[in-house]
Parts: sequence; C-alpha cells; structure tokens
Amino acid sequence: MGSKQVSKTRNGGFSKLKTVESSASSTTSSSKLYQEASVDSHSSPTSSSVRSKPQLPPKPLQSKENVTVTVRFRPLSPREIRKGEEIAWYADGETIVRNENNQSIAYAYDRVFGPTTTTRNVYDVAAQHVVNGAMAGVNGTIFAYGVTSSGKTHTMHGNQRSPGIIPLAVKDAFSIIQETPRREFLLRVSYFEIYNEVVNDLLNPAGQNLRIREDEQGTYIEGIKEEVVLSPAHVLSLIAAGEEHRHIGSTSFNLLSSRSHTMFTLTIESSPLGDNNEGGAVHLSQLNLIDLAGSESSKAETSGLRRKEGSYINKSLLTLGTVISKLTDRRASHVPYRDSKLTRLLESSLSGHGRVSLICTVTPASSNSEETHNTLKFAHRAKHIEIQAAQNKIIDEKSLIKKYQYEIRQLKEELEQLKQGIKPVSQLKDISGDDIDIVLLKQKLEEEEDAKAALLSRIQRLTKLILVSNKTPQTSRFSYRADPRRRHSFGEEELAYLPHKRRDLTDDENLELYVSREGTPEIIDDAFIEEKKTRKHGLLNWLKIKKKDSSLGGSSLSDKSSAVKSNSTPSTPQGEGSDFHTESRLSEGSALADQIIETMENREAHEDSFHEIETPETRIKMIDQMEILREQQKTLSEEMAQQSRSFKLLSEEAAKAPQNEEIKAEIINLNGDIKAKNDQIATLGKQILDFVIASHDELDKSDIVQAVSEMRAQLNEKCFELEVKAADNRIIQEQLTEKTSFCEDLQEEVANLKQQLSDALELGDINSVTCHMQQSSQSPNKNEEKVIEAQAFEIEELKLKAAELSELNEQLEIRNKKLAEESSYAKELASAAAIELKALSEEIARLMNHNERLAADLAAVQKSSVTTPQGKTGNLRNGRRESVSKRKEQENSLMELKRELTVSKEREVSFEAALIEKIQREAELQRTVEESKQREAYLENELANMWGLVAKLRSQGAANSGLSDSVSETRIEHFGT
Ligand SMILES: Nc1ncnc2c1ncn2[C@@H]1O[C@H](COP(=O)(O)OP(=O)(O)OP(=O)(O)O)[C@@H](O)[C@H]1O
Repeated sequence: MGSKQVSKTRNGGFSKLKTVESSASSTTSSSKLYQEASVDSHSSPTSSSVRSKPQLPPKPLQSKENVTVTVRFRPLSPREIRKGEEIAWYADGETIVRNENNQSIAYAYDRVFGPTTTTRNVYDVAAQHVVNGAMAGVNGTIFAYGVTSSGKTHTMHGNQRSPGIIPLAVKDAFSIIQETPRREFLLRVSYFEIYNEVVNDLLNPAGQNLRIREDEQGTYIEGIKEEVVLSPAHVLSLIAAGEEHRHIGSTSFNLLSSRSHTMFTLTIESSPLGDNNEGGAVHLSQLNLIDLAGSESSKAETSGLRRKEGSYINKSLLTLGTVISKLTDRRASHVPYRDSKLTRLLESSLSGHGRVSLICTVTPASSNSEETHNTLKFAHRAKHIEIQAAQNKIIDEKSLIKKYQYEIRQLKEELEQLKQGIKPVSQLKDISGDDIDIVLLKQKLEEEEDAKAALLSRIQRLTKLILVSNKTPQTSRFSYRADPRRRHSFGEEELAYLPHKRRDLTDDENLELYVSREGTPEIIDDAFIEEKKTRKHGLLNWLKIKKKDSSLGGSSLSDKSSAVKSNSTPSTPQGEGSDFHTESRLSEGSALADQIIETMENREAHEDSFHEIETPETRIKMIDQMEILREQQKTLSEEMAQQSRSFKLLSEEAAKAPQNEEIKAEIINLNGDIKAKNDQIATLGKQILDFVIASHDELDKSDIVQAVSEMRAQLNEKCFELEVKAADNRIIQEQLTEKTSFCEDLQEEVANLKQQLSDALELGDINSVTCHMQQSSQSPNKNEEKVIEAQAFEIEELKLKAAELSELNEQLEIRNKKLAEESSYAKELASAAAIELKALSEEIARLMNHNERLAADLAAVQKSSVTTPQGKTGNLRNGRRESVSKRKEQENSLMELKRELTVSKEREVSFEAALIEKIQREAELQRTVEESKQREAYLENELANMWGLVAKLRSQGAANSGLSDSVSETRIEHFGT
C-alpha cells in the first residue's frame, strides 16, 4: 500500500496533466471542477511561480492575489494500515488530487504535497512568500485546515525531527532582519487559543475569556499579552510555554488531539535605520500562523466533553466554510464573519489587505474518504477568494518602534545635557578652592552619576528591543527582500538541536546559489567567505561580530550606528559599553564623564564575561559556541518539560484504558525520548565543560575560573532539574503501576459484580444486588471513574433485564388476551346451551301435557265402551272395530310419544352434562386469567423496582462527576428509547 502511495505521487507532473486534461474533456461535473480549478491555478501568480521554482520571486505590492491553496497528504498511520485501509485519494503529480475509485473526480491546487514531502518543502512553497511579505509590511496569514488527525499540528508546529511552519517562519523572520541592514525592527508576539468559543491567552494564564473588540484599524483582542521578542530561541520558548496551556485531549482518532484553534501572531514593525528614521514611514504588519482544530465526523465515539468540544469546533469551521463561500460569491451581500470568533478574528485577513496561504491537510485513507472530499471542496472554494496585498505604512504614535526610538533620543539628549553639566573634580577645586564646596559638589556629582547610570540602563534596555542587522548596508550583498535567502544564517543554531537533516542548501549549495545569482564566481571574495563563516555561528555571532568590527576600527557612520544597535541586543549585554563608547565621542570635552563611563564599562565587564571589546576572534567564537550549547541545553530542558506533561497526560489515559496498546507504546516512546533528552542535556553539560577546559590556553585564568564556576552552577542547576524530572518520572511510573493494578482490581470487582448481578437476577433477587452495588459504590477507596463505569455496566445489565421483562410482559398480555377470547367464546357456548336447554324443557313440558291429554282421552274411551247397550250389537260390532283400530292408533302414538320423551330426556341429560362441562371449563379459564393477572401485577412491580434502581444509580452517577453524568445520560437515553 505504501509503495502504491509513493508511485502515485511520483508521477511526473506534466505528462500526468495531459492525461487529466483528456479525461477532463469528458462531461462529468468533476472534470469541469478540474478545468475551473486549473484555470484558477494558472492565473494565480503564486501558482505559476510555484510551478516554475519553489523560491518565489518578489511580488509587486498592491496586486490582486488569490489565496495560495495547497494540499498536504499524510502517510497512512500504523493504525490505518493495521485496519487494512485502502487509499481513496492520492496526489497525481504536483498539482492534482485524484479519487482512486472514480478517476474522473480530480481537483487542482497551487501545489499538492505527497505523503513523503517534508515540512520544509511545504514551507518553501506555501509559507515563505507570506513571511517575506510580512517582513516587508504586508499582512500574512497561514493556516492549516483539515479533519482531525490529518496532520495540521504536524504541519504547523512539527516535532523534534521535523520543525513545522511556525518555527521555520520565526527563524526566517530573524534571518530577514539580518539581511536587511538598512532597517531596524521591533518584533512582538502574542499567542492565544479559541476553546469552546472562548478566547484564552496562552502567554498569560490569567488572560481567560478575553473579549474581541473593533476599532478603525480592525479587530483586536482586548487585554492580550504581547511580548517583545529578541531571538528565535526566545520566541520558541514562548511558544513552548504557551503550548503548556493549550487544550489538547485524547479522541478515538488522535491521542493528542488539539481541542482548540490557536493563533500565533508575530507583529513586525520596521523603520529606516538609525538617524534616517526620523520622519520615515514605519511598516507595521502581522503574520498570523493558525493551527485549527480538526473537524470531527459523527463517527467519532466521544464522551460528553469531547462531543461538546467537537460541536464547537465543527460549528466554527462550518462558519469559516460559509464565510469562504460568500467571499467567492460575488452576489453575496452579507458575509457572516460575526457568527464565530474564529471568523471574526480572520476577517481582516480574508477580506483585507494581506497574503493568505491555506494548507489543507488530508489523509488518503478510505475510511475518511468523505471528509477528505469535503476538505478538498473547501480548498477549491477558497482558491476563488481574491485579496489585495498592500504594504501597511504607519507614521503615527501607535508605532511602538517609533515610541522607543523617540524615547531613546530623548534619553540620549538628557544624558548629553548631564554630561555637559558635569565638571571634573580637579576643575571644581580650582574654581572654588573651598573644601566644603568640594564635598557638596562631590555629592552632587555622585547623584548625577547615579542619574546617568539610570539613564544609560534605560537606553540600553530600550535599544536591546530594537533588532538590526550586523551587516553594513555597503557590505550587504542582498538587496532588501529581493532574492532567495540563505538558510544558514541567523537563528540556524537555535533550531540546530533539532536532529532533522534538512534538504535545503548546504554551505556549498549556498555558494553556488550566490554565484549563479551574481553571475560571476569571482565575486566570492574573502569578505564574503568571512561573512559566511560568521553566519555559520548564527544568532550569537550575528549579535557579536559587529563588536569586533567596531573595535577593529570600523569607520563609516552607518557601521557605527549598526554596531551600536546590534551590540545592544539582549543576548549579549555588551551594548551598553559600546553605546557609551559612541556617546563618549559625542562629548569629548568631558573627561569626568569619560572617567565615569570607563568605570561603568569595567563594572559591566565583571558582570558579563562576554563583554570585552578587544576580545580576539577565537574567543568570541568560543563564547558563541558555549552560548549555543547553553541555548540548546535550555531548549532541551523546555522540551523535556513539555514531554513530561504529555507523559503525564498519556499516563492518565493509560489508567483509564489499561488495555490500549497504542497508549502504552506511546508512553514507552516518550519515556525513551525523555531519557534520550536527559542524556543529551548531560552530554551538552560535558561539552560545555570540555569547551572551557579545551580553551584553557586562550582564556586568561580569571575568565576561566569565572566561566567554569558559571558552567558548574548551570550544570548543577541542570543536574538538579534532571534529578527532579527523574524523580517526577519515577513518581509518575509508580503512579501508573499503582493505577494499573488498581484498574485490574476494579476490573475483577466489576466481573464479580456482573456475576452477582446475573446470579441475583436469576433468583429474582435484584434488591440484594442493588444494595451490594450501592455499598460497593460507597466504599471510600473506590476510584470514582471505575465505579461510574461499573454502574454504567450495571445499568446496561438492568436495561437488558428490563427489556427481557417487558418482552415477557408482552407475551403474557398476548396470552391473557387469548384466554379472554376463549373465555368469552365459552360464555357464548354456555348461553347457547342454556337457550337450547330451555327449549328442550319447554318441549318436554309440551309433550307431558300432550301425554296427559292422551291419557285423559284414553280413560274417556274406556269408560264409554263399558257403558254402551247390547241392542245395538250391529252398530256395536262396527263401533268395536272402529274403537279397536282407534285404540291401536292411540297406542302407537303413545308409544311414539314415549319414545320421543325418552329421546328428549336423553338429550336433556347430555345437554346438562355438556353444560356442566362448559361451566367447569369456564371456571378453569377464569382461574388462569386470575393467575396471569397476578403474574402481570408481579412483573409490573418488578419493573417499577428496576426503574427506581436505575434512577438511584443515575443520581449517584451524576453526583460523582460530569463524566458519569454524560455516561448515565447516554445510557438512560438509550434505556428510555
Ligand atoms: N506528513 C506527516 N508525516 C508523518 N506523520 C504525520 C504527518 N502528518 C501527521 N502525521 C502524524 O499523524 C498524527 C496526527 O497528526 P496531527 O496531530 O498533526 O493531526 P491534527 O490534524 O493536528 O489532529 P487534531 O485536529 O486532532 O489536532 C500524528 O501522530 C502525526 O505525527
């Protein structure tokens, strides 16, 4: 899979482009997208330059520009590889992103970076021109956009092996100052986050929930801390400190996921150097470097807090998307900047005058295919925004650099006046000849000395804040901002602790670059090589080399001025001496003032071992090296502190999820890193010591003693810090072990509880389990979260049981219904039988009546036959015959009636038996109905008990913590549904 990625991205740009165009001629909408996009990208000045060469030429200011839009793929993560993820999107050449499953879906951008591209490459294409612009007074904004875990923080901040856009931009900013000898700069930084729509100052923990305000110059954050910065190391240490306060958390996609948007702002002011600056326009610009939080899909299984954070993140990103759509829609009258704090703060960047670079980070993984597509669409829309790049010029008092310059001038004038007002003691004596006056005057003199010292220290402090190049305008080989800059220059060593081996220019490559630029190799003269050597020593050399120049008798005025400023920068507090030097020339007549200055210079010399105007070059280099080593040591310590924090965070995560192998592996890696850093710090300490010893011959004894003692003190301090850190680590390890075993205990207990619950439920004895659970949860030594988990589990079990019960209940209800139906049927049968019985009884009664009537007729006939006379014999014979036949008839009908009677009696008996049977059946059915009603009532009772128990657990959970709250709510929600 990895090889597939590589082969895809290695496809040659031009030939691939043709393929795309041919496919674009099909009528799919996506191909249309591609055509539009490709037209845009060609029309974009950025894009065209991006294609021709990575180093961008200077652009004409006040030109209409599109946002530079680039897409960066990250490699598949080990987790994605383990899950057997396929590649859904890939970089096809240098400008196109294509869908693997549907080749006709393709988008074009200014540049597409494959998964193997380094951040340095990304910086060169997507960020460097913005940084250049910002240093020249054009506002710039660079931001990384993408779904969670797509590589935004990796791109913006980077890591030890691969520094991100922010450190590279900081380093470049200081490089530009070094290469701009005609101007002086003042840099300040601010760093804040937007977390759940609340703005928090990351440089000042007290600055929480800050308000966004607007004035005629745009939007700003009220009360945010801005720190004037003096070196790349200074900036990086501020960022590292700020990161300590940033909200990060673990999600199912990223162990260290950014939960807030952060904006790092570098405010740059510059003015013409030294004496030329009066009345000169000040350039003021801002470089905003933004690491957005990642949008989260609904797939993310998150807890309540993470879900809340996710919804804020998604909402603000959605608003950003809407704002970008509106900005590209010419018909849109209203752009909803005010709908989120993020867009409010980005308003001036997106709508105003400045350069914008959007770096969209994406993952090629198929599981994120849809999200990646959305990011690509967002990027495509953003490409259509048009902005106006214009240089900001301010001349008013709002400029801090102007304010400082003015104050320095005032202070110098005051100093000058002081100097002129002071007479040497010998002169004073000559004038008055009075000892008392001399004492008074001496006193006054001392007061004035103090005042002067105070003035000087203020001048020194202010001068330190203004950054200038150590190069003189005459010796500079690089016109202002016009050419590709060197990389090995100011600030390089500040990042040298990063083991990342960059692909950019080596010294030799630099040489070639300059040769080709200047056209002739001959121009590489000694001075140039010397300059290069100087650059190799980075920040500290840059700050000090001018001192050497001035001491060697640099003659031009601008040289002096430059030296004054550079010597005053904070890392080398030797500026004061030099400042004095210059000042002393301005007041040649005042011997006393010079005397005082000398005394102060000597005092400074003791305070600062680096202060030595006559220092030989080797010594300066050696001190620089030591300074660099110390800086590295300091940076390593800061990094170690940050890693310890991550370690702690991960340990907490590990305690929560002891089975998570990924976290364990991360912890082991971090531990390894921390140990490695410990070793590095110790090695650096040794190196410093070795340095001191090795330079024994070149340093005089007192300096060695001082340097050694200083180093020792530092070493001791570091050793102590290390010990503290090691102890911290040990404690954290112990805590982790403790927590793991505690977790195991808890798991055992949860298993027991589960068993008990299922046993109890089998016995129908849920109450005893509840009691036990409550007792367990009240146990004082329980880890709250584990108890909550156990409770959540119990609730889950109860939920299942309740579902079972309600199912049973339903079954019973159905059975009841059936029984009721049967019972009503039986009743109907019974009533039918009763009706039939009644009819039979009536029939029997009728037959009996008939019988009686027949019997009466028979009796009457017998009586009449006895009373009939003999004379009437003939008639009688006939009558006898008739009566015999009649009697026979009657006897027959009687027999028939008797038979009928017997049959109906039999029927009556059988009906009666059937009736009895039915009555019995009915009684039986009614009994069953009664029984099921009782069972139903019992089950209802049980269900009510369960609900009571669930409510109890819920309220208990809610009392325990917010987390438990959310868990319970989730469970109950499901339960309820
Ligand atoms: N280009 C890359 N090369 C190598 N690894 C990368 C790259 N991009 C990101 N990663 C790795 O992927 C993981 C997630 O990256 P990262 O934290 O920068 O993502 P994110 O977009 O900032 O996430 P979230 O929005 O959650 O903060 C990290 O482990 C990071 O080291």
